[in-house]
Amino acid sequence: MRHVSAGSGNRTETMLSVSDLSLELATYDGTVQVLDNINLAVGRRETIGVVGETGCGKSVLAKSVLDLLPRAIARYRRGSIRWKGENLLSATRKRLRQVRGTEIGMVFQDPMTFFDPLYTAGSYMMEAIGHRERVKGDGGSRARRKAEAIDLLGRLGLTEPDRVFDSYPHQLSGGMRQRVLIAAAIAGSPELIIADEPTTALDVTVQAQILHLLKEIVETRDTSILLISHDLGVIASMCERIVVMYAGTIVETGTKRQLLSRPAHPYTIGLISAVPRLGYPQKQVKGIAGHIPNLLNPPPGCRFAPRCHKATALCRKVKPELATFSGGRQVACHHPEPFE
Ligand SMILES: Nc1ncnc2c1ncn2[C@@H]1O[C@H](COP(=O)(O)OP(=O)(O)OP(=O)(O)O)[C@@H](O)[C@H]1O
Ligand code: NI
Repeated sequence: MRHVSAGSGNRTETMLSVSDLSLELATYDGTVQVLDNINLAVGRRETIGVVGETGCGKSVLAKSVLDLLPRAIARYRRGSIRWKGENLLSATRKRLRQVRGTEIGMVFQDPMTFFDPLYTAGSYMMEAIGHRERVKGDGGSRARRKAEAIDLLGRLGLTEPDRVFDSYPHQLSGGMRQRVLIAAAIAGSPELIIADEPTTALDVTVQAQILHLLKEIVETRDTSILLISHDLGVIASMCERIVVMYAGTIVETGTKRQLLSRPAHPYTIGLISAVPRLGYPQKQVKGIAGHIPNLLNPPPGCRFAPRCHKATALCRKVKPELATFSGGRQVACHHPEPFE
């Protein structure tokens, strides 16, 4: 079957391209099939969104790009993850460390996994800026680096950036840590930022401020963003192209317009109708009943079938392929809503 990834298509240069990525995690309970045949691409200066409810594999996908999952549990990776053509799945640890920070910046969902309690927020910022200067040869004085760091912390809505600069992680609130992490990622001036729930821990005003700053960065620097969130509202406000994930699979992709006005997959419809302000005129469906299947033993056919009001015997038996339609939309469903 021909695989066309969600993302840039032919419009722009492809920066990141994930092809047929499958990944299993070895847990105490057994092998969990977390990612199943994931395909997506991020173009230059593109912000692409990945949305799906909790446990669907978004963070595992984000971490697998730079091989940040614990080696002991991440097993059986198949497929490829190409960064500007280079397959990161076969890259050395050393090469991955090089890529991380200056070429690809990560904003983790849980900032505490990133911070070492012995280092101040400022030291992370200084390291990121210093690293960038070494790579790009735009070195300045320590005072200039510090001024840049404090300016960036201020632009992320931290009211006392000087104090935050000198603080240790445990002296900062969760929301503050999250913003330091975002600032450190931006400071490295990477070509791609993978932002995993960057604003989920923050209140709405700060959230808007940060999303605005991320937009500005895409416009003014040569940066792409892979934005991950369970919040379709956030994704829709930021991304032209959206990938909908369900239980480790991609169920639908398309432009914001395609997905929000004519969603095809029953799961996408459920997601949209759960966010009233998106205004999808579907009256019967309100949210999605039930929960994500146990990935230790995923359903044999469509992984969404157990929760789907349209599921038939076919859905319970045969896994639907992600098929590509006009306008680049992709849907993996035996009984999609009419959308063309
Ligand atoms: N370190 C780990 N050990 C065992 N299982 C894990 C680990 N990390 C993730 N998983 C499992 O992988 C699946 C996907 O988790 P993941 O964190 O990627 O979901 P998510 O979509 O990011 O959810 P959320 O919206 O809550 O962040 C879950 O079933 C989770 O239990
Ligand atoms: Ni997550």
